[in-house]
Amino acid sequence: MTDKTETALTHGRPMLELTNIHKAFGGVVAIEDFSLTVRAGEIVALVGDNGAGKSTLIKIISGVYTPTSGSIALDGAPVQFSDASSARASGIEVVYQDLALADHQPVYMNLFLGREKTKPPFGLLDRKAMMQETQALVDELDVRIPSARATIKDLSGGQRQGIAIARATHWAKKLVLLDEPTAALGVAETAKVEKIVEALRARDLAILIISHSLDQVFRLSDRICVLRRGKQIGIRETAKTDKNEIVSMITGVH
Ligand SMILES: Nc1ncnc2c1ncn2[C@@H]1O[C@H](COP(=O)(O)OP(=O)(O)OP(=O)(O)O)[C@@H](O)[C@H]1O
Repeated sequence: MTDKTETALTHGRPMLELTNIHKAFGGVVAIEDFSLTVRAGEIVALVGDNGAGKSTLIKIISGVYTPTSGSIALDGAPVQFSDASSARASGIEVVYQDLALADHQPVYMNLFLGREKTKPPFGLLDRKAMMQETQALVDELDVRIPSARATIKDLSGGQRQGIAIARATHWAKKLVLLDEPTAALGVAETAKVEKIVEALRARDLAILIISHSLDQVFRLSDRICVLRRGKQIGIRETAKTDKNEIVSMITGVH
């Protein structure tokens, strides 16, 4: 299904193109004929009630699940991921609501978790380079932390989520998927994390965000894509719709 609004965009090149994606788990159809293009510099929100298929879609894009049928293109080239690490290697990063950070490690080690920088001749950790890169990144995204050396467990929920998003941004060359990034946060922390997400726009990445908060969706997104029981109900430009329309698309009640 292609919505008219898909062609009326002024953003960058198509970064993620999903075409006729279908996913069934045995007899349960989780996603039915889903098509969406997300462009560089664009934030698209994926909304729908519990069980609508949002997480399944994120898992398909990030290589956790293989679609039953349909195709995915990334930055113009067809891709088929065998697992999450092959999606990561292609430039896709996911931030989940439950943070995947190492609590007892400093911020800079978290940023490079599993991809640490080393220096010759002995392959020792290049802590200085990692700290400098971390500092530059948190400064750029305005993630306010005491220092790149701070231990994760000493940071607030908002700061930690800021680090998780900064890490995703650092490694994602093409696409960042945000799965309820502020679900566990209070109002002030949510506002800070939203500012960080806003700052990602300037990095020419495509961003797909799942959020149950329609206020947040309206604050952040350029377009809103609605799913209901695995079906794609429609895509709207955020500036040209309102909450009432989106709620009735989500619930099917007019
Ligand atoms: N691994 C699985 N095996 C079988 N059915 C599944 C599996 N994962 C998801 N489903 C089913 O697919 C449908 C979509 O679920 P999904 O978790 O993607 O929805 P969601 O929109 O992310 O919901 P929520 O907002 O509650 O997280 C549901 O009917 C769910 O029961």
